Amino acid sequence: MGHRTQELELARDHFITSGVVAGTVREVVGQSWQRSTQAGVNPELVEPSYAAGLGESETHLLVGQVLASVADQLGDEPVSMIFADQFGRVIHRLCTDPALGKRLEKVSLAPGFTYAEESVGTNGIGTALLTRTPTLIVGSEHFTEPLMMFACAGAPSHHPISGALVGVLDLTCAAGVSNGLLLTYARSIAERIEAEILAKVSVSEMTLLRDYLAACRHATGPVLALGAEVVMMNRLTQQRLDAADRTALVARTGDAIGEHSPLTLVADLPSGTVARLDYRPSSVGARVVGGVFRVQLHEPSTMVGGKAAAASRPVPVNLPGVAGTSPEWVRAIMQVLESHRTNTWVVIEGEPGVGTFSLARGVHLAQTPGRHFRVLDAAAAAADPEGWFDALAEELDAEEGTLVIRHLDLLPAQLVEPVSTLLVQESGRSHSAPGRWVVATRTPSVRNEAVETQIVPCFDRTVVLEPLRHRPEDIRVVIPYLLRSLSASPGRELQISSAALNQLARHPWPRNVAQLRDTLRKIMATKRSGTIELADLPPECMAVGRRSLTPLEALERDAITRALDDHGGNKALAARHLGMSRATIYRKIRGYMIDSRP
Ligand SMILES: Nc1ncnc2c1ncn2[C@@H]1O[C@H](COP(=O)(O)OP(=O)(O)OP(=O)(O)O)[C@@H](O)[C@H]1O
Repeated sequence: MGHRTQELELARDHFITSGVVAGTVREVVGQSWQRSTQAGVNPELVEPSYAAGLGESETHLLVGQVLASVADQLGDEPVSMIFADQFGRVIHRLCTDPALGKRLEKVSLAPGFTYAEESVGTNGIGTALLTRTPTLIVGSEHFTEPLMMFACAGAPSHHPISGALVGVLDLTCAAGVSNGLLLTYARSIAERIEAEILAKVSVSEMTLLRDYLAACRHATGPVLALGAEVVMMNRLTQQRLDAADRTALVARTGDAIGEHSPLTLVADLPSGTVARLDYRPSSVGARVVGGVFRVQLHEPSTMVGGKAAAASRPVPVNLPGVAGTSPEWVRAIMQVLESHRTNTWVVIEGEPGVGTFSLARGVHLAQTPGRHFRVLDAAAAAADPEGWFDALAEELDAEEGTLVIRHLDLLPAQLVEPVSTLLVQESGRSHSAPGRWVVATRTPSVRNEAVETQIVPCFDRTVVLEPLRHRPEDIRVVIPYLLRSLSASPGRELQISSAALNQLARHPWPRNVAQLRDTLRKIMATKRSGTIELADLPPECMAVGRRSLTPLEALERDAITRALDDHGGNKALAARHLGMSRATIYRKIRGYMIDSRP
């Protein structure tokens, strides 16, 4: 017995009796011994738990094939090759040496048994799984006595797409014959497993991954993707939601999986946050292989009727031409300012008339007022596609200033491909030109699939502007602002009574600020001075009930409005899309006073 081995054995004895790690024990081993003690592992015995009836997954079958092909190279070496899943349960064991096989049987290092660290203490399988690093455990470094006769080298394998731990490849031999190559060899087999999984990654998983990454690029909130074997979630999901909320969210996604058309779901999460999930199926041909969910979170504090969260309120910023103080509005401003500052291309998304264009113009005027400002409206492209394209090409050629492409979703189909190619070419050049900023605005309800997949990805990020009805605080600020700016005689503008202001703040404003502005204009046409009272409001503004909607109701109303928009106002189709009966949607349209006219 070598000097080093003896020393280690003494250190192990000392630890077992005193609980203190002393001597030349590797740190990874010392820490693992401590965890083993805390887990209550008996150092005298090996008693792994047994999980009967383990089903073999596709991945496990694949690993089995890799091991069989490598086994030839091992020849008659007295080494056993073992694969355990991510929980440490032994799935495969290959061993050609009968004596070694017998010894492994004695310690139940066999399929079905769990070699997790908390089950059998420090060992190559469990410790590699826990530390997620290739780990060699030799002789007395093992926590339990019966394992001391072995050397085990464990190397973790990860799924090449989801990054999830698939399991650990372990090579075990007698402690006396081990050498440093054991771990190197285990690592190369683990890598081979990863390569085989990658080669076999199906078209379905690649499709789902592509759709998921595309959604993440423009996500301002959590994004989840679910396939038959994988769940993916972006960093925002981890950051914004705790474990209980995440679990509830994933559970709710199950209600959409397999559906062939987009759907909107609402989930009440344990923390009180309400989540709106927009599902889009991922398909290969006609087969749905999974789906991607974009999630919008409505925390209780920022919702209609909720209490204001004073502590986390962002500081208001004033921009020329627009007003607002709500946290949602200020956050959107900050994000767009940041994109201007960093010279990155941004898509501003919002319902019609919500102020996407005004926000871009406000940021331009605040930051670079003297510079060139050009607007190209995609709604005008159909009349003269070539002229519009040339104007875009010329504009993108400019060295500085701001370009706003409005109503992106209205781009005619024949321009999608050429515009996409042009944007890809220009984006690289523009990013290196400080003072050059490109913005696009779009409306979620218009939904142009080709624009979504080919044009939006040319931009670096998306900022979402919440509908005005989700920002009642802004309605109260925007009304006096509009009264001032629409007034013919500055300083003598109309005032508004608080009763009238309250009534207008409760109106849903489906066409947002543009509609509010038109309503005020209408009132001003007949009333030129004094104070706007309740009696001065047009009848459609008086129809709204006294009560504010609850957060869930507000989301439901939005989902219905959107479904109606998506289906050209067809109530039966919208009901089907939302999984409601026809009678229910009629009742709700009446109840929420949804105006299905444009
Ligand atoms: N926060 C705001 N404060 C004051 N006025 C606003 C605000 N947001 C929008 N407006 C006004 O509302 C009207 C509509 O705004 P804007 O044209 O920016 O909307 P949009 O989102 O680009 O709409 P669309 O996509 O329908 O063209 C404009 O008259 C604008 O000045």
